Parts: sequence; structure tokens; C-alpha cells
Amino acid sequence: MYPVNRNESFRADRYKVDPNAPASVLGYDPFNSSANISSIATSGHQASSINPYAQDPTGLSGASYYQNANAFQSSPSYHLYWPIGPQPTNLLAYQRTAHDFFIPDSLREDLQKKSEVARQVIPNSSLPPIEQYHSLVCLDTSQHKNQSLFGYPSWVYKAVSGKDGNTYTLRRLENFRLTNENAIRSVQPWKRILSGSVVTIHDAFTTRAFGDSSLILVTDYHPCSKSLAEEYFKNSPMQSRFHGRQAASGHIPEQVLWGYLVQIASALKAIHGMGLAARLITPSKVLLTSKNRVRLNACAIMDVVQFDSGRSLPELQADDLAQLGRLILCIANNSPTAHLNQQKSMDHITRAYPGRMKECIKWLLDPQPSPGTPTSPTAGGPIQKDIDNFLAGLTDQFASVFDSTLHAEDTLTNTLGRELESSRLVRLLVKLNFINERPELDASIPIPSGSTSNPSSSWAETGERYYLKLFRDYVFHQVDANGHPVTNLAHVLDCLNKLDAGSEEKIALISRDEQNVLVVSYRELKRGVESAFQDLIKAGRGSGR
Ligand SMILES: Nc1ncnc2c1ncn2[C@@H]1O[C@H](COP(=O)(O)OP(=O)(O)OP(=O)(O)O)[C@@H](O)[C@H]1O
Repeated sequence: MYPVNRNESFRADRYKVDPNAPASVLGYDPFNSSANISSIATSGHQASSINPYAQDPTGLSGASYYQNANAFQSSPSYHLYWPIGPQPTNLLAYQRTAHDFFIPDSLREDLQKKSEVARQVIPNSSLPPIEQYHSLVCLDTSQHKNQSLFGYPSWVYKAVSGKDGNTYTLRRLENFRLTNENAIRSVQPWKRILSGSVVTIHDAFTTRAFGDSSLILVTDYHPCSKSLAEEYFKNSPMQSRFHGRQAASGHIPEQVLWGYLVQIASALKAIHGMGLAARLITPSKVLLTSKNRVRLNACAIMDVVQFDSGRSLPELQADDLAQLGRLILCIANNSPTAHLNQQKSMDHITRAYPGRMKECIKWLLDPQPSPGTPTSPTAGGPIQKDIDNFLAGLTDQFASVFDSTLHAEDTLTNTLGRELESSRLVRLLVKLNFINERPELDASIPIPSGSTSNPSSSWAETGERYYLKLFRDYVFHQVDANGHPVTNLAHVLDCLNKLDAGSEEKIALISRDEQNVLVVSYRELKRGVESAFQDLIKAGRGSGR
């Protein structure tokens, strides 16, 4: 035992990232669709002196690096993007809708819900701020606290960090008394576990902010997630919190169960590989963060609260495998107590899952081979029960889960590709709207050195950039033969993409009084947009804004 000052807060780690470190993304040009991440400024001073609208925000790619760097350059054929697989089905033109151009509704809704839930705050909340964490919101759905897992009542809060603005989860163990400073230091190695199937741990400390002595564990926050217990063992009360995601019941597809097994096994590989043990793999402490995506959620806590338990690491790691077996048994039986009547539960598995599921669960639940038994298949005896051998036996399932993951990744990349188009076009639209119809700037545009044109006329209705206004009409204000407005999204996207690419294609722009026709290429239009925008920037600087 070590003497501990109970009024002092103990941290797992007092070393913090310098909050004053320069935000390297400051120099990113939001309007420059071809800006490259490598061109981002690296010092605060540089960042603040950068024109955020310039084609080259750093000014680094000047004449010393590239020939003709200052000359107008058109992009390659950005409007001729070819979709990456998986390919959409062969829809006819009239069957295509706005949905084909943008992120799928279901994904958009999901992301928006998550963002909304993450930003939720409770007005006049009585929960105190803790260290840098404020705006606490309790995530527990029941006041009934189960003390049997940690030995202390535990509460879970969502909170925002005042240091980095990110949202985190704080797990509080009420009335926890730290008797050994080393106990809280045992959280340190957990911070180095970077596994997609473990909820990342950031910090641990004690606090008296709640009026007692509490242990706080800071982890990642996964909005709209719920535990496997909430998903499979509870009914409708959760519905409102999870926005209509109902508690699942009935038969769980075998592929989903294998998916859980593979994910938790890969989490255990990372944990055991670092010389640690998960110690708590139970339905209420496995988080379902999106469809079929699970993460271990209570890691590190047992290492603190049972620091002096005296159990050896091999023993704890073997127990992880047994706990995983019990978890899958309970979920597959749709009952939190299925492990208590193992025989009956295994019979159900045999009936419901004719494949290798039973074999796998049995292997996990079987006690360790006794010391002295041969430990390798070549020695003709039972294989040693550890995570590596478990993974070796799961190879076929890994392959199929991996394949599903690749498909999901392809779909997301495809969606991202479509959104990339949207973000380029938004930047272009913003530029166009800055430029179009600004007669008030006629007199304030400075004459660029060497320019022969009269700047005051360049912004006039009949000036040099008149065709930009006509282009806006051409894109957005078209009418059909009967004078009815045409609202064709494909036409708008087609025109804007060609403008962004500076294509050589020519279009005929007709004046509003239908007396004049201007034939211009997208390349000329693009040049016009760029130079008008640069003039605007100069005018802005001149006025000190
Ligand atoms: N990292 C996290 N991100 C988002 N939500 C979380 C996170 N951790 C826990 N939650 C949610 O907080 C709630 C409380 O979690 P907790 O682990 O206490 O489960 P519980 O069902 O209350 O279990 P117990 O009965 O053991 O207290 C659950 O609804 C869980 O989904």
C-alpha cells in the first residue's frame, strides 16, 4: 500500500499535447479544388499570412519550382470522372434521380443523427464540469446500477473537452478509493492499443467533483451506439434514444455472429499482444457502434479496480477466451443467462447453427489444457488455448468477414468520390456567387499593373465579365420551348464540372434581350472566374477587410 492524498486528483498521464501547437490546416484553401495536402502551411506565421483563396495557398510552387507557374492552367478532364466499382445498375436516363449524384439518404441520415446526438446538451444540467470536460450528458438509460461487474456503481457521460473541442465518454466509478497510485498508472499501456474493435482509452484520473471520490476513465465517444445487451436482451424502452433502431430479437444470422467473433478476436489479438487482458467481455460492455460493428468497451477498468487481484496474465488471457465463448453463447441464445445452462444452450446452437459455430464456442468454453499436455498439433495433443491458435482456427471466417469489409469500403469510396464532386462544385458556386452582379465594386477595383482594360467597366453589366452573368443564366435560368423553367440537376452538374475543368467545349450564351449571342469555351469562362475572383480579393485587401 502507498500513502495517497485523497484530496489530490491522480492522472494516468500528466503529459499532454501542446494545445498551442499550430493548426496545420489553417492554410488550406477551401476554394482551391486542386490544392494538395502537401502544400499546407506548417507554421502559424505562415498560415496567417496566406491568402486562403489563392490557387497556390503557400506560394511555394512559384517560378523556382515550375515553369509558367503564374500562367493560367486548366485542370485535366475532371468532368470525365469514371465511377469506381461497384457499378450502379444500368439505369436509363429518366430513371436517374438526384439520389444518383449524392450520398445515399440512409448514410446521410445516419451521419446526421450521429452528429445531432453528439452535439446534444441538457440545459441547466446539475452535472459538474470535470477538469477540462464540460457539458456532461448522462448516457445511462436506467437508474438501476449493477455493481457486480466493477464492484462500484458506474455512470457513463458524454462530455466535451475544452482543450480540443472533441466529444468523449467519461465512465465514472462512484465511491472509488484509490489505495495504490500504481493502479491508475496501469491505464497507460491501454492508451497504446489502437484496434478498430476496442473503444480507445485516453485518460484516467480521480475526482471529487461529484462530492464523492470517483474514478474517471476517458474514452472515445461513439454516438447512437448501444451495448449488445441493449440490442439483444432489452425491448422497446430504448427506441427513443436510438432513433427507431429497435432491439433485435429472434434468430441472429450466423454471419453476424461470426462477424462479432472475428472482430472481438482481433481486439484480443491486439490486447494480448501488448501483454494485457480485456478482463470484461460481457454483453453490456461490448458496444455496437454501427451495423454489425462491435468494440470492447470496458477495457482497463478491471486493471485499476482489481490491481492487486494476484491473478497471472496467462490466467486472465485464458479467461478472456472463456468470456468470449459465454458472450457468443448468450447472444446466439438471445438470453443473458444462457451460459448458466450450458448443455441446453449448446443444443440450441446445434439446431440453429449447423456449421462450425458449436465447435468454436465449445473450444472457447473448454478449460485450459492441463499443464504437461502436448501443446501443438504436431505433437499429437490438444492445441494450446491462446488467441493465436483461436485466430488460426477462424481463418475461413476471417476471409469472408474481410471480403465483406472490402465491399463496404468500395461502396464508401464510391460514395466519397461522388461527394468529392459535390464539394468541388460548392466551392465553384461560392466563387461564382461572390463574383456575379456586383456593380457596387465598379469604382473600387484597383487597376492591376500592366493592365490595359478599364477595371470599372469589368464589373459592369456590359463589361468584360458580362459572360459570367450570362453563364449563370445558361446554367440556372434555362426555359423550355414553352417558356417553362427547366430544373435539370444533371445539366447544372454537367456545366459546373466542365467549368471547373476548363474544358475546350464551346457554348452559346444568349443575352437577356435575345439580341446577342456570345460563343465562349469553358476554358475562357474559367479564366474569367479566376481573374474576377482575384480582383475581388485585391479589392477586399485594399479596403482593409
Ligand atoms: N463509448 C461510448 N460511446 C457511446 N455510448 C456509450 C459508450 N459507452 C457506453 N455508452 C452507452 O452508455 C450507456 C451505459 O453504458 P454502461 O456500460 O453503463 O451499460 P449499462 O447497460 O448501463 O450496464 P450496467 O448495467 O453494467 O451499468 C449504454 O447505453 C451504452 O450504450
